[in-house]
Formats: sequence, structure tokens, C-alpha cells
Amino acid sequence: MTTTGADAREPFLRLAPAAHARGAVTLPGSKSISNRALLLAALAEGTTGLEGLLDSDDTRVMRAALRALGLDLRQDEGRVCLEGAADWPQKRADLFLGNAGTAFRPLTAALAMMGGDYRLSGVPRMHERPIGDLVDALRSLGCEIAYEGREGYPPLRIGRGRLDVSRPVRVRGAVSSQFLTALLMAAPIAARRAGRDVVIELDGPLISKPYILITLNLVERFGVCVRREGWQRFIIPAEARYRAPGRYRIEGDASSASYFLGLGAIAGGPVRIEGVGGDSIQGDVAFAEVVEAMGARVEREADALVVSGRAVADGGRLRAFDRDFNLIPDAAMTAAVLALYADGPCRLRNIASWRVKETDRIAAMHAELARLGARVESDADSLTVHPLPAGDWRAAEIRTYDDHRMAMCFSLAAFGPVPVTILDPGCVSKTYPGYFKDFHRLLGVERGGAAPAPVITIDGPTASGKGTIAQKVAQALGWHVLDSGALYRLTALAVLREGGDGADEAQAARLARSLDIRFEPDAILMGGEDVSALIRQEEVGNLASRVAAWPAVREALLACQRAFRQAPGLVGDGRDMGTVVFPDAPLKIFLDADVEVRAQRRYKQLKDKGFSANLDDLLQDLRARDARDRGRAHAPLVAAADAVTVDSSHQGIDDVVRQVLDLWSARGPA
Ligand SMILES: O=C(O)C1=C[C@@H](OP(=O)(O)O)[C@@H](O)[C@H](O)C1
Ligand SMILES: C=C(OP(=O)(O)O)C(=O)O
Repeated sequence: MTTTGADAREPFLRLAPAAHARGAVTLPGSKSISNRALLLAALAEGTTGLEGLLDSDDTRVMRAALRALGLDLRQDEGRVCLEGAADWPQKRADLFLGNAGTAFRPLTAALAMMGGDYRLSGVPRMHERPIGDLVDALRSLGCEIAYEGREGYPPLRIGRGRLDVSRPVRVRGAVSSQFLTALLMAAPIAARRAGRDVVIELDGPLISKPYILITLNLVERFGVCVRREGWQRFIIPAEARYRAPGRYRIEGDASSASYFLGLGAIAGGPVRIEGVGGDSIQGDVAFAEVVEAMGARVEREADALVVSGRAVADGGRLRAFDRDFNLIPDAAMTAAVLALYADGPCRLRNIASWRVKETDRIAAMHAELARLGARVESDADSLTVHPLPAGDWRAAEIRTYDDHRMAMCFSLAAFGPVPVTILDPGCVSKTYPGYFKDFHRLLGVERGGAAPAPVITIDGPTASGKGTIAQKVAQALGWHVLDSGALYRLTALAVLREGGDGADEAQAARLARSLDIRFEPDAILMGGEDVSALIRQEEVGNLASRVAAWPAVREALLACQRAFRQAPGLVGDGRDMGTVVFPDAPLKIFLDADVEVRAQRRYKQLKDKGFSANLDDLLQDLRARDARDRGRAHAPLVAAADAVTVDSSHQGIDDVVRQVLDLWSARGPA
């Protein structure tokens, strides 16, 4: 199902439309906690054994930097052991920190307070991510920092300043909370040198507050108790000293958990996520509440979450939201993709920080969701995503902008009816190198389990010949055939027999659910009665088109249709076979023909069977039915984005059958 692997920096990863996912995943260690723990262990007296440390680009640059600064890091039976020091031995270093905000900002503060001759740089995008608010705060403390390029942005040069902590240091937190985090973690260096309390005051608003709580939690685990007055003032006592806690276990990454919470919500689940749970210290576990509000169920254990929902492939829909995501900006990206499956427009508010992360995430998210076919609106600090009806999905190539979260959250777009291609999937290595492997495992793609029987879908308007073509293709391949139109006709017949006219959705859905039908080789039985001829009547056909427009009816018949998918294979004909019922079908045909040609065919069919017919009436009828089928809001008649359109206007039946069989032998077995 996957066209190429994603372990190396492959150019793309093609995800076939998926329907269900279940199983357990163990999260990699938290990026935010790993890099904080590395820095604090490096500053602490004694040896710390870090367990569950994340191994990814962001932590590798941190570890490499600490080594370059003269610290001793050893790998020891699944732990990273680190001998810390209040002052680091190497006073000159040129440090490359990739695009890791959690390495760049805290190291800037620590090195600036220690003093030395340091240069800090990163990837080009890191040089576009602001750091001026932190540099201003550090300069106000007497640190010496210079911008090598653009004012307010890396690369930085750090020298030897003269620390003065006699006055509170003020820091702005409106652009990133990492500036306050950096000062809080480094402050004990200044407190020790100056022999007095360091007071940090917030200047203006603070975003991403839960990350400050992670910082305070970690700082305390390493022996420093910060006195805190709300979000306004933080006092680091003169005698603050970091002490190694011996061993420290890093919990799983809660931002990474968001993809699996989303997965369980749209793919049925249950998905068991191990590594974060009710005891987590990360704000992003609150994403569990977001998927709950959207309709998923989440069970919380101390160190695990179990999520399940109604699969969108089975007709499930998530509840729309209008929500402030300031506290969980990273997990919020997952919600933007889930919005595709919602029952109304979803609004993500207060996410301006997205603009200065790995990429301008508001612009990137807007562009890529739109590429899938979604309607999207955005402004300086918000994003509105409209749900994407099955017929509007486009098989898109998603650009990821070297942003791990773009790649990970767009994997959830694989639950639409068309394939989705993720470009540069290897960018997940920033925080989750094994992401796609875990994702595929939950989808069952890598499990080698029984693959579902193949399906060829043939969709098209009335009288395009799809019923005959489907029969003949199925015969040639020795497969089953599903005449989905018959299910709607049977429902219509049941409605007529109850005296209804198709205007009552609940009645039609109730009858659809309770159909007692049997398909025999030459007959269709309802309640034991052969109704094959009855359901071919124009009156029933017209009513069928009307009841088929009811979402509750389509939903009632969905599971019934999918049950036809059995070995050795199925040819399904209808109007939404490829878009809704079998979105993962390896071959989809959209069979079209001019409306005049179709009217002629229908006319001949009726005449041959001895019915009276009028060509003009038939033409008018077909036009009306086409308009109804194409215009209905729920599962309208459209070609799936990955369907092959075959025009049968000027071809004989056998030519079309041959064409379909050729297409199958060309692509099916692959
Ligand atoms: O402190 C941290 O570990 C982080 C803080 C957040 O950044 P902002 O405070 O810039 O929103 C978050 O987006 C980032 O991934 C990690
Ligand atoms: C914003 C992120 O990273 P950083 O730590 O580099 O800020 C992120 O991981 O989503």
C-alpha cells in the first residue's frame, strides 16, 4: 500500500486510502522533557541517568553541543548518563543546533550567563525564528550577545559579559514561551555567580503556558525550587543549585500522542498509546479532551491513553469545534487535519505562534489543506477549516516544508477517499524518526495480515451501462458483483409498499436497515419474494434516486455494501462505490456516456422488454436524475479523484469490458 519507505529522506510517501486502524503504540520520549533534562543534567552536580530519552534530530544536536562544551555523555544500557558541572569546561565552541528551539534558546541563556566565546547557529529556518526577546532580557542582565546576521535572529555570538542581577530581569513571552523557559533554567547560574536571588518578571502576555509548567517541574526535580507569583514573577533563590536526581525517566511525547489520538478518533481504534496518560506533566495531553469533544472516547491510565471512535470510513463524523489552542500549539495542528472529517467548519483560534515555528504553519496548513480540496480561511492568528465532502477530495501531494508536524498530521488525511502523498516524509526525524513505521503498523499495512479482497468500483450516471459492464467484468475475473443501485431500489420498493413517497428520511432509513434481501444468480429476493422485475420499474427507479439522497439511508446501507467484499474479489457498481464505500479500491472506473445516448439505450431496453416508452420523457427523466445525483449534498455522484474515466458513448459493451480488464491487469496485481 505504501509506494516507498520513509526511513531515509525518501522524496515521497504515498498513502493509500485507509479505513481502520487499531493496536498499541509506544511513544518516543518527549522532546521538550528530553532537551530540558539534558541541559539540567549537564548543569547538575553528580551523575544523572536519563531513561527514555528521545533519539531524534532535536536531541542529537543538544547532545552534540553538550559534548562540544566538554561534558561527558555515555550510553549505558538504554540510558544516557551525564556527569554535570556548574561551569562547563570548554570555553570556545561553534555550535550547530539545527532547528531545535528547545536546544537553541536554553543553551543561549546558559552560555550567555556562563560567558565564553561561543557561536550558535542552525538551519536557515532557525535563522528566521525570532530570539530578540531573549537576547534583550539577557543583555539587560549584563550578558554579551551579538547578532551575526539580522537583528533579532540567529546566528548569535556570545562573549563574556558582567552579570548584574540587582534588578529584576524582564522578558517578553508573547512570541515564544521558550524565552522564559531559557531564563528559568539558566537563572541558577547567575544566582550562584552573583550570590543573590534572581527575579524574572514577565513583560506582557505569555503564550504556551503549559511549557513553563514543564520547565518548573523539571527544575524542581533537579533540586531547584522556584518561588512563583502567578505568571508574573519568578524568584530563583541565591542558594539554588542543581543536583542530579540519580536517574530520571522521561515520559513519552504528548505532542506525538496527538496523531494517534486523532487516528483512534477517525479510524475506529481502539488505539492504545503508551508513554503518556493521566499522570503526564505535558500540556499536550489535553489534546485527549479535544478529540473527546469531537466525539471520540478516551480512557486514561496513569501512563497510557486508549482512544476509540466511529471510523469515518463507516460513516462516522467528528463534531466541529471553535477553540482557543494557545495552550497546546503543537498538538493543535492535528486538530486542523481532523477538521476535514468534521460535521461543520472548525476554527482554531489564538495560534499566532504557528507563524514562527518550523515553518509558517498557518500558511503551510492553509495551503496544504486547500490542496486536498478543502475550503480554508486564515488570518494573522487563526485558521478555519471546512469539512471535506467525499466527492471533493483531491489526490494531492502534500508539501511538508521541512516541518515534522506537517508530515505527521497529514498522515491522517489518508482516511479520505483518495490516496495522499506526503513529500519529504523523512522530516519527521526532528522529533519522531519512526513515525510512519508506527503509523503503518496501526493501519495493519505492515502486519502482513490478510489483505482485504480486491475491489473494482464502477461508478457512473443512470444508464451508462455500468450494471452490464460490472456483471461481465466480474464474470471474466470470477469475482462477486454488487449492484448497489439494487439496494436503493429495494429500499424504494419497501417505502412504496408502506405507502410512502420518499419524503420521510427516518422511514426510508428504518426500512433500509431492516431489508431482508438475497441476491441469487438470476433473481433478487426480498422477504423471499422475487422482486427483480418490480425494482426495474421507472417508478421505483425514480423513488430510489430520491431515497438515495438521504444521508441516513446511505449510512444504513454502507455496512451492508461493504459486506459484499469477499475473496476472490468484488466488482461494485453504483454512484459512490469509489468515493465512499470502497475508497481504498485499487481500480476505480467512472463510466460516463452522453445523456442522449443513454436515453436511446434505455428506450431500446424498455421496448425490447415490451414496455411502452417515450424517448423525450426518458431524456427529461435522465437529465433530472443526473442533476439530483450530482447535486445532492451527501455522497454526490462524482468521479473519485483517482478514478479512470471511461466514456462509453461510442463504444460497444465488450470494448468497455476489455478496457476495464486491461486496466486491472496493468495495475491491479501491483
Ligand atoms: O518549551 C518547549 O518545549 C516548547 C514550547 C512551545 O513553543 P512556544 O513557546 O514557542 O509556543 C512548543 O511549540 C515547542 O514545540 C516546545
Ligand atoms: C515548535 C516546535 O519545535 P521547537 O522546539 O523547535 O520550537 C515543534 O516541535 O513543534
